[in-house]
Amino acid sequence: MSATSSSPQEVDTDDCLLNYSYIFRDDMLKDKVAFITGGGSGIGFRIAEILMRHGCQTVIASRSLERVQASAKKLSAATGQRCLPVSLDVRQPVTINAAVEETLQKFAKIDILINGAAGNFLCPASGLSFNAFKTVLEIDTIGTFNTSKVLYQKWFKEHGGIIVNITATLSYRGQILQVHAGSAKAAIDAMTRHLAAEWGPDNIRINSLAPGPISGTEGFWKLGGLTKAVASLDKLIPLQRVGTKSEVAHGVLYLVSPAASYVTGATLVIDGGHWLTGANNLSVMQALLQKSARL
Ligand SMILES: CC/C=C\C/C=C\C/C=C\C/C=C\C/C=C\C/C=C\C=C\C(=O)SCCNC(=O)CCNC(=O)[C@H](O)C(C)(C)COP(=O)(O)OP(=O)(O)OC[C@H]1O[C@@H](n2cnc3c(N)ncnc32)[C@H](O)[C@@H]1OP(=O)(O)O
Ligand SMILES: NC(=O)C1=CN([C@@H]2O[C@H](COP(=O)(O)OP(=O)(O)OC[C@H]3O[C@@H](n4cnc5c(N)ncnc54)[C@H](OP(=O)(O)O)[C@@H]3O)[C@@H](O)[C@H]2O)C=CC1
Repeated sequence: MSATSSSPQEVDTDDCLLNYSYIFRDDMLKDKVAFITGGGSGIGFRIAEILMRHGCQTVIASRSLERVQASAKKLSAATGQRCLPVSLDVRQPVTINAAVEETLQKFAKIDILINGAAGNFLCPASGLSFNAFKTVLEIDTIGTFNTSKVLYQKWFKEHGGIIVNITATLSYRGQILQVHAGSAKAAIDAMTRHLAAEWGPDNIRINSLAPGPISGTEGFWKLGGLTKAVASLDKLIPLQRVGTKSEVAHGVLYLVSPAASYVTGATLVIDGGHWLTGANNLSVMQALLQKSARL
């Protein structure tokens, strides 16, 4: 396998990898505890798995208790690490408080927070209801603030910590049909810098990771990733392919590792160069829009 542009072996469903080759030391996160919103599916599931493969214990949190319970079983079975499933809605601080209390009772600490919970769909601004725009901002942006603030108050302020916010490149070129998600994620990137400045003296590092199109995810399917219209997407990407969940998870692994000990307030883009060349391809977007406003 070439180290430059071939993807590692990937599994497209919410299941663990069949084979895993270590790039980093396998005990790098031994005895650490990570709290991962959106950890029961897609990119969040793979982040949980790869952190656990490096010795980390995890809490995976989202609205659907059934989903996080099923995922936690798979993650623990594959990695031998503890994984606590908890239900919360990042729009409701009271539910985050309860989940963090439960985590501290069970694990006695939290070292890492991954803010991965998000919602998205393709929709032109003209067709977007006021409530639709508000809903995405509430889940992505306000949800990231709510969770970060609860963790800060309950643990990080006294003990330090590491936060990684999962964002997107959508705002860099003003991606059409994405004013809601692009605005939400751009605000999170701003939040990353504000909180890095404010909480750095408390020994808290905060960074964003912005993935491009990632196969085997809800985001990819919802944004038309499997339609004929985007069959040519690969050719629009400098590295000539979409990314994998493991590639995003390895970016997170770097950001939470000692290798990133002096990195804070940054955004790490993992997109094969997609935003440079692939955004706003009008023929692709037109075909997607004609197919359905509710992909
Ligand atoms: C750069 C590429 C960009 C574009 C594509 C270009 C080319 C395509 C090629 C490849 C695509 C591949 C990859 C793209 C690359 C990058 C992607 C970047 C970012 C991805 C971000 C993501 O977040 S992906 C995560 C996806 N996962 C989810 O969305 C799961 C969680 N989602 C949900 O729970 C719901 O979908 C929700 C977000 C709507 C929230 O649910 P809920 O709180 O229950 O809210 P509702 O009550 O159901 O709805 C609230 C209002 O929203 C309106 N709504 C809902 N769905 C739609 C829709 N599809 N279209 C328009 N409006 C919608 C709903 O009607 C409500 O409004 P009212 O006014 O009616 O009350
Ligand atoms: N897929 C892609 O190509 C890209 C994805 N991203 C980002 O990566 C992350 C993961 O996306 P992806 O794997 O595609 O999608 P998923 O739908 O698998 O992940 C989103 C997660 O958020 C959870 N969630 C949604 N709303 C809430 C809420 N109100 N409270 C708590 N949890 C919630 C969902 O679980 P539940 O429904 O149980 O609540 C789900 O587990 C997101 O931040 C997304 O914006 C960024 C760029 C590209």
